[in-house]
Amino acid sequence: MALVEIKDLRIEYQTRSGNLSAVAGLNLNINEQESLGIVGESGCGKSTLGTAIMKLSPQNAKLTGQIIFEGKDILKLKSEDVRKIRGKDISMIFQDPMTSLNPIMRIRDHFFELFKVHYPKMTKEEMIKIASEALLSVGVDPSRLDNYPFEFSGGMRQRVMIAIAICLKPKLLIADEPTTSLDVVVQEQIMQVLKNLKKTKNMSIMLITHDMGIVAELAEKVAVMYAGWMVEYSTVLELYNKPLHPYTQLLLESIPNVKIDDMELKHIPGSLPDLKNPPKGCRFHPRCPFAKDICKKEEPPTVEIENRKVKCWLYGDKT
Ligand SMILES: Nc1ncnc2c1ncn2[C@@H]1O[C@H](COP(=O)(O)OP(=O)(O)OP(=O)(O)O)[C@@H](O)[C@H]1O
Repeated sequence: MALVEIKDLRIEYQTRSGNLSAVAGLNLNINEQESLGIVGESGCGKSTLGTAIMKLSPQNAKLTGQIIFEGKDILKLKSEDVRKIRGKDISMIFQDPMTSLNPIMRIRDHFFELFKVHYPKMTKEEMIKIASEALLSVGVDPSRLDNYPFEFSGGMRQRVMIAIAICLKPKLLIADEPTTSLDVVVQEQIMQVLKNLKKTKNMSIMLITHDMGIVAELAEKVAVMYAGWMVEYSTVLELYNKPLHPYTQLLLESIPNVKIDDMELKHIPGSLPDLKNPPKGCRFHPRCPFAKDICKKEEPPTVEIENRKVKCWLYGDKT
């Protein structure tokens, strides 16, 4: 069953030099207890989507469409109603935990602040119990509740962030590039933490990343974004076995091969279009090896093929 239903979501950033179309007509469901990877190059709109679900979009963002969570349209909720959901039913972790942790607050106070918002009557003992359990579940000793963020390494800080995000048992955890700022060994440890949580807690995870390898490790479903569009949606297995969209095919080719003689990262030729003035027709056509005439003129339809979705004229009717 769908936990979140995103319907025709459009997000434009108003800037001095014009409006930037960061998300352009997105339709997507996040199912209960399912992990969904959102992948695509930097600038394709992944974080814009994540912050919109949290209703944390910047002031210059103009949003239309619907983000329905448990029957309510988040975009229409008053801020006091959003506060009741944020941090409790929907939580988010970010690439750099230092930006989300207050450097002059002990770790326990980060937890306590959250508890006071959602459970004003909770006793101190209960608060410590829940915070300790959350820390333990991500492999941090509860004795560290008294420490300040700077007393932790990057990987440990990310664990603490995850503990704060999951301590009130959210139904949806949005993880925005949770391992990008960490070195490879610590990245793998954080992936293990997330995998563990996925097994033990009944929550959905929306994993935002530019790394297809990370998606393969954690997610069951994947949505590929390009220039504000969702160009492909499928199970991870099917996507890896048979990518449909030319952009996905190129993204998969960009994963470094484990064979020693083929370690070089392949680059997708060209760059993301200017989202203030996106190309006419298909937004990917200037980089697409299969672009035909129609691709330069008309927006491709989103075609459903056996529970998968692909937004490409190769699968549409017109030739
Ligand atoms: N507050 C803002 N004002 C104007 N433009 C913005 C703002 N925030 C993001 N953008 C632009 O919106 C587009 C989508 O950005 P977004 O951060 O969502 O992409 P992303 O796929 O998450 O990239 P990254 O992986 O680099 O975070 C980019 O062109 C970005 O420059």
